[in-house]
Amino acid sequence: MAIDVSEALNKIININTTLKFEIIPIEDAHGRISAQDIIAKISLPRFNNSAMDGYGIIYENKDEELSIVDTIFAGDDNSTLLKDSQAVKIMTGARIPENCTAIIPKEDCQYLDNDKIKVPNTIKKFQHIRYIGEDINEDEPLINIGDEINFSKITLLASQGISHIKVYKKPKIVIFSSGEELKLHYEKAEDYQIYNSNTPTFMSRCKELGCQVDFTGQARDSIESIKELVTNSLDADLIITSGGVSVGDADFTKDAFKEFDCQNIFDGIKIKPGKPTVLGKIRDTYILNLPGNPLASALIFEFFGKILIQKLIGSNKIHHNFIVAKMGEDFYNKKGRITIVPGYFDGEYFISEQKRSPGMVSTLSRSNCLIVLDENVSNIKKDSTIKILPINWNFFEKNSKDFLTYE
Ligand SMILES: Nc1nc2c(c(=O)[nH]1)N[C@H]1C(S)=C(S)[C@@H](COP(=O)(O)OP(=O)(O)OC[C@H]3O[C@@H](n4cnc5c(N)ncnc54)[C@H](O)[C@@H]3O)O[C@H]1N2
Ligand code: MOO
Repeated sequence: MAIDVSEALNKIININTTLKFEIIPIEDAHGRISAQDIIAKISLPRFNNSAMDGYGIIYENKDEELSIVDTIFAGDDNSTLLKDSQAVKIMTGARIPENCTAIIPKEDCQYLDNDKIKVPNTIKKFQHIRYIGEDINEDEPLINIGDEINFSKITLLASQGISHIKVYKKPKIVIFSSGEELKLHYEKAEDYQIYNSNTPTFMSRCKELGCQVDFTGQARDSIESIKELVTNSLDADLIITSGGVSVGDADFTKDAFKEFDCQNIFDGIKIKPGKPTVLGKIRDTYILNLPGNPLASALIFEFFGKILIQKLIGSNKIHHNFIVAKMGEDFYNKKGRITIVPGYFDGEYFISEQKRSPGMVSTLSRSNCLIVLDENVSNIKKDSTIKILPINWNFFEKNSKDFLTYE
């Protein structure tokens, strides 16, 4: 019995996961999920320092002629204290004297014949001083369990002198397809056969999403063949298969799963396309059986499979987010079932993809997002507010756009 979309999402969100971890150098941690909370051990800046190459003074001396008593470089362990009418020459990043209350950039100073300097009387107290802890305070949380490590998190770790981080191990995903008609893309396909495009699709997508991926082969249309591939894959966290899930005479995946005492999580979702999707669990391995139709399986993967992967990688972000956008056309949808519509968002408007039959392979190559329409929605007027779910964003455009001017 097919279940509601929200129920299917809830079941995925509530699956049990046993996450394993490993400790790796931070340079290799990009894209991994942190298995530890990290608290700042040192404040940043670590000491009050100069933001400019110039001169450090006591602010109240700003109207006097100042003699230069020392030069302080970044990295110096200097303990000079300023006296009245004195300045220190100081470099960007150098620790300032304890009683220094303003830095004057060197280009703003006037150099006098007597080797003294005058500073502009417009200076402000505390100018160009970077104070201890203004960036990060000691004991401030920096990274939480479940956060994805990206370049900016690596900045945090490195700035704290942290060399290694505990991350969750990549989940192991095994992918296979079933169908006698399928040929692998590097094999010769007769004109009555088709290339297996689903397997490479999900292999690359799962790798992109942070999984370790194996391909175990193609099942023939028999229970035995599917059983063999499943048996060989039961050390995986998740098996993703496509095809053979419907009611045709050559659809055997569900029968094969039954022979393993597969625990049924759901069997069918009230969604279009991709209704026959199955999620189960055999021993400790989840098994997601997507429909064979390439677009249907890819859309279901984007909407449900990705959330499952978020769980398996240990992410603390397990819900879809969206961007509010405008509909770029008058849109008609047949009511009755929640519908996933792929399309292109240009930064302002969403235009649905015209060619979107479940069996197509070309659709997502032109799309960068989805909208998900409620079963009661039939007409969406141009310029209406909609919510788009990004597919995989590196948000660039072919044509140059003006990002500076606001209306
Ligand atoms: N009588 C009914 N027929 C169908 C129903 C139904 O409710 N009653 N549902 C339809 C829907 S909806 C879908 S979706 C498909 C799902 O079928 P299967 O998951 O069993 O998939 P197959 O029959 O094996 O294949 C469907 C289609 O996809 C092509 N395919 C399969 N695997 C791949 C692959 N790895 N790469 C590329 N293309 C693949 C396959 O050749 C078929 O054309 O069932 C409908 N039928
Ligand atoms: O659900 Mo099927 O995926 O409509 O083609």
